[in-house]
Amino acid sequence: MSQGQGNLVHVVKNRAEVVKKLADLIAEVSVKKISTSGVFNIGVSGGSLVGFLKEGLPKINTDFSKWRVFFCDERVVPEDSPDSTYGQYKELATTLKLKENQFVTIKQGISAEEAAEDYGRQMARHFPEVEWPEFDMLLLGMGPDGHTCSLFPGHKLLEEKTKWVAPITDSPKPPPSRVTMTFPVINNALYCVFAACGKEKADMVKRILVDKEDLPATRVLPSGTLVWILDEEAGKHKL
Ligand SMILES: O=C(O)[C@H](O)[C@@H](O)[C@H](O)[C@H](O)COP(=O)(O)O
Repeated sequence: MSQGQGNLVHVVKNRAEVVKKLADLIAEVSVKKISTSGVFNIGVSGGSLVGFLKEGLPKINTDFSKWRVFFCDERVVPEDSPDSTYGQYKELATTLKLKENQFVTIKQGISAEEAAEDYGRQMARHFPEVEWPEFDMLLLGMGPDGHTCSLFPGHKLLEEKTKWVAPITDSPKPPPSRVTMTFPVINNALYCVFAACGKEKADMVKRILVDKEDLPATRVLPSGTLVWILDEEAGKHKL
């Protein structure tokens, strides 16, 4: 495990250990935060992270009833669509006994632009009178092109400096219409945590963590703590 300026990179043996390391970190941070403030504000992503959490979260001890779950990004599709990230979390919500009102979800049946504005207003109701919301933890994925959330390489959204949540309608990763947290929000979090497995991620992980290439995931440098949890295949380039 190497430590940057408060950045932690854990390379563990395999996927099962990634799941456990991620779950243990979430347990530690959530228990501490709930003990001090009575609520744990977490942002989740889609993709392989959903599977990691489905395996890991049912095994941890934390008061899930005190969790408030936001989406780092969400696809602008009906909740019952297989493309809906919230839809992918519903099964886990049942397992963890998370109530529907513990999720802050995007409004249905409106455009990406309207959904982004509405989501920003919803967020502001949970984080009143602040310039930027301070999430306790954001769980992020890293795409094969180095994207994270729905912030893609070369996209103008990478430069968004005022909106909390922005729309995208030309996502190179289908579906095209999404809403996404912006970097000022992401980088204001107390913890940003990436979890990635598999050899297909190794080169991109190297470009981000070793070469420090200017890619969306490289721009995740929270004022809090940045944690990468990788299996040996994804972290094989001597991090
Ligand atoms: O909804 C989404 O598409 C995700 O939020 C996206 O940002 C994901 O985290 C990455 O694409 C990594 O996905 P994998 O972990 O499945 O490669």
